[in-house]
Formats: sequence, structure tokens, C-alpha cells
Amino acid sequence: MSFRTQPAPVARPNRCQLFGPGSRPAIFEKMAGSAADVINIDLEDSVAPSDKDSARKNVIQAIGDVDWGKKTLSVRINGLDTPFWYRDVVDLLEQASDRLDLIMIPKVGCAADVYAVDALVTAIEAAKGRTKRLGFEVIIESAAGIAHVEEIAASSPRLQAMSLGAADFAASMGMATTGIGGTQANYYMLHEGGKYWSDPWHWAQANIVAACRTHGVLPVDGPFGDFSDDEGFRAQALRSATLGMVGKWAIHPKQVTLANEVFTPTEAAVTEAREILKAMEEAKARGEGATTYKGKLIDIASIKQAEVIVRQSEMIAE
Ligand SMILES: CC(C)(COP(=O)(O)OP(=O)(O)OC[C@H]1O[C@@H](n2cnc3c(N)ncnc32)[C@H](O)[C@@H]1OP(=O)(O)O)[C@@H](O)C(=O)NCCC(=O)NCCSC(=O)C[C@H](O)C(=O)O
Ligand SMILES: [Mg+2]
Repeated sequence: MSFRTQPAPVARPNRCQLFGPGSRPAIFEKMAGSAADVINIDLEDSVAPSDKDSARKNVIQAIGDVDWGKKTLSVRINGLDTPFWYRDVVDLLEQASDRLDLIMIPKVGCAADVYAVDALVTAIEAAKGRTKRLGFEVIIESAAGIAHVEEIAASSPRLQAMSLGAADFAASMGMATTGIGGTQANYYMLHEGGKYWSDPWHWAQANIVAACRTHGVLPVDGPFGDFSDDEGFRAQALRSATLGMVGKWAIHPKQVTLANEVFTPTEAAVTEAREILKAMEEAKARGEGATTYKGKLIDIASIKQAEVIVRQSEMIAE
């Protein structure tokens, strides 16, 4: 381990982030009643430019009026390249109740983007005497975003989570696809006449996970567009979880259960993790740093791996 220890991210469940347009207030109660850990009400790309003002008003009212229970409540503001974002921030901070937990900043391309929003939020919080400090989450969804992912992860102590936005990312990278996540038909290897599909999102996800883990930020997988394809969603989510991501977006309520299933450690996994911890305790008492569990090597690193799973399950149970 480096002399600089790895900071822990915020301790809250983030298995599923359910999105809904701010211009569709009829679904706000349904979002609040869902099993998602995080609710993202959108002011950005799911809201038409002509509806931006009314959507902002809907959202401000709903933050105070709807019972969001214990969920983390987040609003996605408009991008810094639009004329809408500053009004989103000013009105949310001046008018919305402090039930609001986070704002999500889309299309972040460098640390200075987050710095700019932080400066505005900090000034309004001080001016208005808001004592609950707003948190941030960002979306990496551009070539610049992935190129500067580490400085973005380090950009603000407000930053709690970072998502991959596959749709805008694909567009910015010039990827030859209109798919949002999942297998891409043309991304395959040939071996002895057979096609073997590879994962074009893998490298971006792995970069996001590394940047997030370095700076104590939660790495999250973004949308999976085809909400009729449960197996495709599950496969994508399982890959993300295997890489170290903690959760995934749902762009339709039917995806919430799928995400929660994948990102909740199974009883068998938790039992095995506890058994590994016990086996290592016993090894330590014998003065050994390594031992075997079910015929496989386990050592000090296995303790850390097992602790990740036990911690996840305990956080969800709280
Ligand atoms: C995708 C949708 C437009 C589909 O809506 P709809 O046609 O109403 O779906 P259904 O008829 O199947 O709905 C069934 C019931 O569920 C309710 N519903 C629908 N959507 C939601 C929701 N998001 N949350 C809660 N409840 C919802 C319906 O009202 C029906 O209820 P009932 O009648 O009582 O049975 C819609 O799901 C939708 O708008 N989804 C979110 C879109 C969104 O927010 N997009 C932004 C995030 S993705 C993105 O931005 C890309 C990213 O940035 C990137 O670059 O990758
Ligand atoms: Mg996007």
C-alpha cells in the first residue's frame, strides 16, 4: 500500500439510481415509492428546452412536498455549456428545501467544471444560511471527461459519486453505435471462424473505478437503454459489479429490481466472506499470514476482499 491510504467513499447504499424527467411530475410519487436507493430527477436531456423553466419549478416543489423516505435525493442540472445550468443551481439552492442531498453535474470535462459549480453552490449556501452541505455527483460522458477522469475524481470534497453515461460518451468518442450500453454487434474478435464479443465500455469503466477508488468516490454504471432486455441489463450490471462499481442507473422502474439484485451481495457470498475472515483470524492465531479456504489460497489481501462484501451487506441492512 502507498504511504497515502485509500479514502473510503461515503457510506450509503447506491445500488440503483432511478431517473425520471423533471417535466413529468406525475411519476415523482412513483419514483419515491420505488426500491431505488437514489432518485435522480432530471432537468437535463430528458427535458425539452421549452420545458426547462416549468420542470425546474416542478422539481423545487416536489423536493419539499414528496415523501422521499430514506432515499438519497439528487437533481441532474443542465450542462455547463448551456444557458440553463446557473439558474438550476441558483433556484435549487435558493428555493428548494434542504431535503435535497445531491446535484448531478453532467458532461463534466475537467476539474474546473466542478470547481465552477462548487464556487456558486458555496456562495449561495453561505448567503442563504443553508447548513446542510450539498453533495455532488458527476457523469463522465465525453472524451474530455475520460481523459481527465482522475482530476475530476479529485476535484471537490463535495463529490460523492461518478457515473459513466454511455450514450453521450459514445457520441463524443465517435463510436459507431446508437446503443446505450451492452453488447455491440460489431465489437467482436474472430477465432477459428467463431465470433467472440468483447466489451467496448470496459476500459472506460475500469478507468472510472480506478479514479474513484483513488479519491474516495462511488463508481456507478449509467443507463442501459433497452429496457425490454432484462438479461442484457443483468449481464452489463454483473460486469460492472465485477469491476468494482457499486450500482447502476434505472431509466425505467422495471430495471430497479434487476440492479438491486445484482448489487446486493447474495447470502452465500456474505457467508463465504465471513468464513474467509474467520479462517484468516485462525491463521493469524497460528502465526500464519496465508492459509487455504476450500482448497484455495487466502492471505491478508483476502481479508480486504471479504471485508468489501461484508461492509456492503451491512450497509444495505442498516
Ligand atoms: C422510458 C420512459 C419514457 C417510459 O415511460 P412510460 O411510457 O410511461 O413507461 P411504461 O408505460 O412502461 O410505465 C409503466 C409504469 O411505470 C411508470 N413509470 C415510467 N417511468 C417511470 C420512472 N422513470 N419512474 C417511476 N415510474 C415510472 C409509469 O407512469 C407507469 O405507471 P402506471 O401507469 O402507474 O403503471 C420513462 O420510463 C422515462 O421517462 N424514463 C426516464 C428517462 C430519463 O430520465 N432519462 C434520462 C437518463 S438517461 C440519460 O440521460 C443518458 C445519459 O446521460 C447518457 O449520456 O448515457
Ligand atoms: Mg448524457
